[in-house]
Amino acid sequence: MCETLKRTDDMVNNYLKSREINRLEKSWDIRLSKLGGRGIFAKRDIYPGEVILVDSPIIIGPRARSDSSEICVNCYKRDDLVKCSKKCGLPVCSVKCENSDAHKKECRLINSWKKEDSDYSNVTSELLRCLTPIRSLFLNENDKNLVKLLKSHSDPKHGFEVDILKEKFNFTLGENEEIFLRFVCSVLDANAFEVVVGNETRQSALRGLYPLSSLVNHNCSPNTTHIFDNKQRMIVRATVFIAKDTEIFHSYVRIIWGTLTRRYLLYLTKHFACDCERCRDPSEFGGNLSGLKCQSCSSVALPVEPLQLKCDWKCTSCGQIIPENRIALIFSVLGSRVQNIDEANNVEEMFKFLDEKLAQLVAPTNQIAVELKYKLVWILGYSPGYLWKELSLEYLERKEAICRELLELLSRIKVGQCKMRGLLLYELYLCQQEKERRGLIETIEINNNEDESKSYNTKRDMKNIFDEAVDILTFDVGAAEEIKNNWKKADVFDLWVFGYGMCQLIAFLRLMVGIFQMITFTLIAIERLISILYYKEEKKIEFSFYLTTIIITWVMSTTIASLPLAKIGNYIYDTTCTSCELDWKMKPGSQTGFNVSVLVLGGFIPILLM
Ligand SMILES: C[S@@+](CC[C@H](N)C(=O)[O-])C[C@H]1O[C@@H](n2cnc3c(N)ncnc32)[C@H](O)[C@@H]1O
Repeated sequence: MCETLKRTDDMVNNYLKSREINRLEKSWDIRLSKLGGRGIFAKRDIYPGEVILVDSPIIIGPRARSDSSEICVNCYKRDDLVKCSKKCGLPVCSVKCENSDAHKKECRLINSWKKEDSDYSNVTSELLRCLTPIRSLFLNENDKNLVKLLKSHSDPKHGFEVDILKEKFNFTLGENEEIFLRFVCSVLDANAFEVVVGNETRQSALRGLYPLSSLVNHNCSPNTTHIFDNKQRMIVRATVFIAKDTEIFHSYVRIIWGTLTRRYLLYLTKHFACDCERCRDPSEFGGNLSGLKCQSCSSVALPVEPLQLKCDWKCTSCGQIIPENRIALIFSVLGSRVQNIDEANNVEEMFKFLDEKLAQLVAPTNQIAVELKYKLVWILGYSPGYLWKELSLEYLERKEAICRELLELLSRIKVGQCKMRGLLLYELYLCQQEKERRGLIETIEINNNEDESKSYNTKRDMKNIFDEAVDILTFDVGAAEEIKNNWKKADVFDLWVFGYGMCQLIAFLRLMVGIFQMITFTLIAIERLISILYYKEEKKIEFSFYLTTIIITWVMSTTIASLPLAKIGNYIYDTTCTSCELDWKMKPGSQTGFNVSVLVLGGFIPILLM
């Protein structure tokens, strides 16, 4: 490992230790990425759903967007806000929050910057935009050094928060303070995450800098998803199988955006041109998020050169070309229509636009249609006039159909068990539950070979849908109460206390002894059988027979139980964290193969022979 990587690794590890979040087995490494700079890589095979890392914010606070709603600067609630009585201009929700140590510090600092005893109560929202970088001034030296190691953008537009502080508030900042603040702003722009706090019904969004997660590069089909727990910790989990030495990726943009939008925003905000496999594929693995409807043959037209900002679209069936200038016109007209409909929040209008205008012009999975459908998922069942019990059967069925359609799209774009999948599965489950309440649920068994969306349509599958949603959304602070009540663990650090190595050893011994016993019983049964069948003949079983069978028993049980240690198969903690055993979830093919072989060789065959 080169010197800089080693330094980053040491500092990140010390940081995790200082926040007491280094208790997970370390399944990742910091290495040089071929995308440029550092990246995080899998140190071993990682299975879908596994928690890869937990990170804690080194700086957290309000977002920099001018349209963000006001929040209490201490507990981040949005209700009962008043201005701090010390006239710093920041909102708090109670005397307790005003008197908290964290707020007192920043209140004092802001008041020390003022030129005269001015009151900033009427410019609170501007001040809130600048608060997160201001908080970096309270970091200790180690934390400041860690922030200095993170990626920063050199573009002068980063650091507008400092300009606001100087120009709007006339604050007097020290020279070093200003340089550091500007640097922190550019680090935040390059690395910060939107953090969700609050519960299912009342959430706020913050801006948090997570040092370890800041080293994770972007891919438009990411292999991880992240959620935030009630301590604002970020929990990063694998969404798909990640083979050893593979780079670990987040998506910095919404996964349901089309290539043009994703690449444009990545370029604008993160200053790189993504050329991942999904970006290079005009159909985005068959997701057709950029697809337009060909006006000649009604098939799908896709971009000819998806990595170009401007290019023609071509019909995949008849080859008809839609020129680039027409594409720009279609998107700008549709975009502004969607915005108007969005603001009106009118369900009838939304469906009309989807069924009439969009159906004529774009593919059903075009980004514009998909965003509108996703929005409808959160209106139907939740907005006044459309609450679950008030929903017409037509709207209930449409919501269900949309959930299935979007789930199918997520599978196509290879994003595995991402958070959006968890949310959609739960909404699908709620649709089924409402239909069941109305006595409408179908109980027929549906052939599993039929397409994925249909296989959800049985009563039996409701439980599977719910269980998968619970699995994906475990630890998410914003998850519905019903989901929270079904988490198997209360906290991500409810771990097998004896560590990863001990887990492997215990699971190895359990499997070895299990197989050993089954084979031994089989041999004893065979030996008894021979003795009974040939009791009249003075035929003796040779000593070598016993010796050979004992050796075979040891070798076979030890070999089979060793395979997961060599990563053919896998041993993991069980869900209650009281024991370790084979991973029976059987997700990747190799795991299924291994588990089935164990059952056959160590179970069925010995029992049959007995
Ligand atoms: C959050 S940082 C990721 C870690 C960064 N590589 C480092 O060394 O600190 C984001 C920056 O990494 C680079 N990056 C991330 N994903 C990339 C990708 N897919 N292609 C090219 N550059 C990427 C860009 O410079 C981006 O602004």
